[in-house]
Amino acid sequence: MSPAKEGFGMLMTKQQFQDSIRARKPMNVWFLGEKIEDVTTYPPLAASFNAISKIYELQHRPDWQDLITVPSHMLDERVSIYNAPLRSAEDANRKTRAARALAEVIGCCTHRCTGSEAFAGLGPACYDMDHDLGTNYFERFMNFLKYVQQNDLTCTVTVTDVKGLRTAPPHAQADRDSYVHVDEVREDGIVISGFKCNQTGILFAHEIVIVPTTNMKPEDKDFAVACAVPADTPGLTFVLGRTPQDKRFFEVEGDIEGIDLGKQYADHQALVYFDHVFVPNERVFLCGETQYVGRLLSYFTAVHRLTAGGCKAGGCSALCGAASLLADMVGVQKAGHIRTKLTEMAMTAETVYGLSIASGVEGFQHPSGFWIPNPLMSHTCKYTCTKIPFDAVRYARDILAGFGETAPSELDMRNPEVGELCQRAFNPGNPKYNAFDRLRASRFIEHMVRGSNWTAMALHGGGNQEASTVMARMYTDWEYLKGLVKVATGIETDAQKAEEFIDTIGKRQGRICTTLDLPKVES
Ligand SMILES: Cc1cc2nc3c(=O)[nH]c(=O)nc-3n(C[C@H](O)[C@H](O)[C@H](O)COP(=O)(O)OP(=O)(O)OC[C@H]3O[C@@H](n4cnc5c(N)ncnc54)[C@H](O)[C@@H]3O)c2cc1C
Repeated sequence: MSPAKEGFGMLMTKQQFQDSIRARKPMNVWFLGEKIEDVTTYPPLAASFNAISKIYELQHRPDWQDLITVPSHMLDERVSIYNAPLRSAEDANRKTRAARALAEVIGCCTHRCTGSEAFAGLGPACYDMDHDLGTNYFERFMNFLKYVQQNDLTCTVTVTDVKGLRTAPPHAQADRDSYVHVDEVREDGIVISGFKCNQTGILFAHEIVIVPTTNMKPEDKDFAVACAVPADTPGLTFVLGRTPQDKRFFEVEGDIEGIDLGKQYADHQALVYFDHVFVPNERVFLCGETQYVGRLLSYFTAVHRLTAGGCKAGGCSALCGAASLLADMVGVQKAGHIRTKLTEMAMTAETVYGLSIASGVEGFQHPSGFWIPNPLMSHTCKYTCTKIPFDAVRYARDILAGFGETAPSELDMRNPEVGELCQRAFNPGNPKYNAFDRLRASRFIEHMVRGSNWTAMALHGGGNQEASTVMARMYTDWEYLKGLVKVATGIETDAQKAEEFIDTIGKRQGRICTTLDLPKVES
């Protein structure tokens, strides 16, 4: 991977990014029973390629530069925020604002975010292992990160294993490939195999960063592995996941302006199989240290679930905008219940945005220099993202109305025989807009709520409701909560203890999170 970057510092332009993707080795990618020869020209992937290309384009615009690029703390250059560790509350807040702003432009995953969250988990976890075990993972990891920054690469995090029977741990699965695992440890590296699923943006990534999906016991040693492999490494098979509207891309033959697609940007998810893939030692960041997997996941999810609030806020803003536009078109914008619904949609965006910002502000600095968001707040943020955007979706569909949900296709609207009929029927009656405007806004909502994986992302991406709840339960200081009431009601009979407790409340500054220190390592 050596994109020509002369004249652009470390940051690739859109063209350089696209060239770098075209320059990858041939990959084994499948969809609808056929092998995809070129992912960059394949119609169902066009909107996804466009989305990530847009991010590379925006990083060169002066008005975006301070939002999505930062000075590297390792190199004397600006780098993408997605390749720079969070080192302060300000960095964390920038990530939230960038996630929201980019979601307002593209209305889908940025494709670059998850890699940065893998880095957010790996940096401190590698540091902890070196500190406790005398390994040299942190230096390896930082060298890899430097390489990523120097080449302005896109990395995706590959967390979710297919998992098989949920009640059985990795080592007890009938199919060992249900979790990615180490087949062989060699002097110069390791060999890994197994499945990962739901991988967003992976087909346009330069690097795949693999981390375990769940906490592990010593018997799961072979499954405790974190490492990075180039996406075009031999031995990888990808199968693109379906979306309800994927066949529409063939109708418009890759014309991503096609009205029936709803918008020009989308993301994709794929299943990936690693078949005895060799990973050299310098790219291995955890191998067998099962007791550090939980800690790695704690650091990772604290940042990943902060981002969810930023990008869901952006999506909700866009959805609210589309519903508002449609209300204007058909003349119901002043109806009391419509205004209430639209306002609630706007407040939904602010709620998840606010939680995301707050978890960055109330974070803490890890000794490695990485900034860890307040975990209780960031899990609360993701939990909220699994719920309230669905009210926004319901309101948008309410305002979209039945004819919006069942609108004719663009092809029928333009057909010489029935086009005029369809256009008359779909005309909103407002002289400022025509039937095609209404179709565009309607398809936008359709794309967000049932054409793409946007709602699936809100529900599952970054962990489902229960995953966030489990972590939030872990980080809630239950003894502290009970102590408040013991002191307030006199159940605590020792007056001195009660006064001391009141002083601890002042020190906590309103937090109920158990920890400003590090998650405990299981012995
Ligand atoms: C659109 C989309 C994009 C995504 N992008 C990515 C990505 O880029 N990278 C990535 O790595 N992953 C990605 N994911 C995966 C996502 O992180 C997972 O879907 C999520 O973590 C939940 O895992 P799961 O889907 O396997 O569900 P499961 O963990 O199997 O959960 C299914 C249900 O069973 C329950 N359950 C599971 N196990 C138990 C148990 N032992 N006891 C009781 N209840 C249980 C859960 O609470 C849940 O209700 C994406 C997912 C989606 C839908």
